[in-house]
Amino acid sequence: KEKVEITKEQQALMKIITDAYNRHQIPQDVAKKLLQDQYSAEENFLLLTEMATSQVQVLVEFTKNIPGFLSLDREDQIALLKGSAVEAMFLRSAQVFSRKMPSGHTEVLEERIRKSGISEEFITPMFNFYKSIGELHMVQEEQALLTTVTILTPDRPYVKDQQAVERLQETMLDVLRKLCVLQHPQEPQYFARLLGRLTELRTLSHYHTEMLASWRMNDHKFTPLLCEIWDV
Ligand SMILES: CCOC(=O)[C@H]1CN(C(=O)c2ccc(F)c(F)c2)CC(C)(C)c2c1[nH]c1ccccc21
Repeated sequence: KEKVEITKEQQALMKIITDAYNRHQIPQDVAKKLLQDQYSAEENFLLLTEMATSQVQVLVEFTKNIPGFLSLDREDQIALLKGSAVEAMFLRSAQVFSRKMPSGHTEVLEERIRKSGISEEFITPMFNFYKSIGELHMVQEEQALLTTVTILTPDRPYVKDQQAVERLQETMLDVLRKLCVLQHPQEPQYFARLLGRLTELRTLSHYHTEMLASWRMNDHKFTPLLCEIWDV
């Protein structure tokens, strides 16, 4: 049985990414606001767009801390951000949603999200994804690295130097693989399960594009940053 060992450099890399990931949390107050009072669907939607807008800002700040990201071609940096924003939002949503909340809060939150004008056909796959992420009981290092791996996906639209992105992503995948083996020794397939979630994430982001179309129809307003990043 080969001895899996995280090297000093990989340890340092993981610390930089995890610290950045924890530093750049979206303000919990938006989720709290959603929990506090009973709002109309419009007010829920507004809160969610506020949450999404701040998450994009957080994502940009977090990405700057990924070692090697800022040495990529500038336009490729934008293409990676734009291409991963929705997936990163759902990953973060899943983490917020599956966080231990006082009993009954998760149900209230789920209810509020259901009452924000999202059609039922998207709600089910979305909550299934949240549950499947929750079941993984990821440690924060795994959450940070999984988001990093998602951002560093080489085959996003308009990425010119895919090899450069691939090299970076492979570096992160190697650390994540070792971490999974060390964190979940009794589950040799854990790393594979984690990567399987990234496939589910892509499906969700396709649903999201359709969701946006239905919101546009009921003339829902988005912030300029969301219009930019969500192509609405
Ligand atoms: C981390 C940033 O995430 C978001 O901003 C998501 C939040 N989403 C959640 O399910 C969710 C998870 C946990 C919570 F605590 C919570 F409050 C919401 C998903 C979605 C409903 C699809 C959405 C978001 N923003 C929007 C803006 C407009 C329309 C729809 C959304």
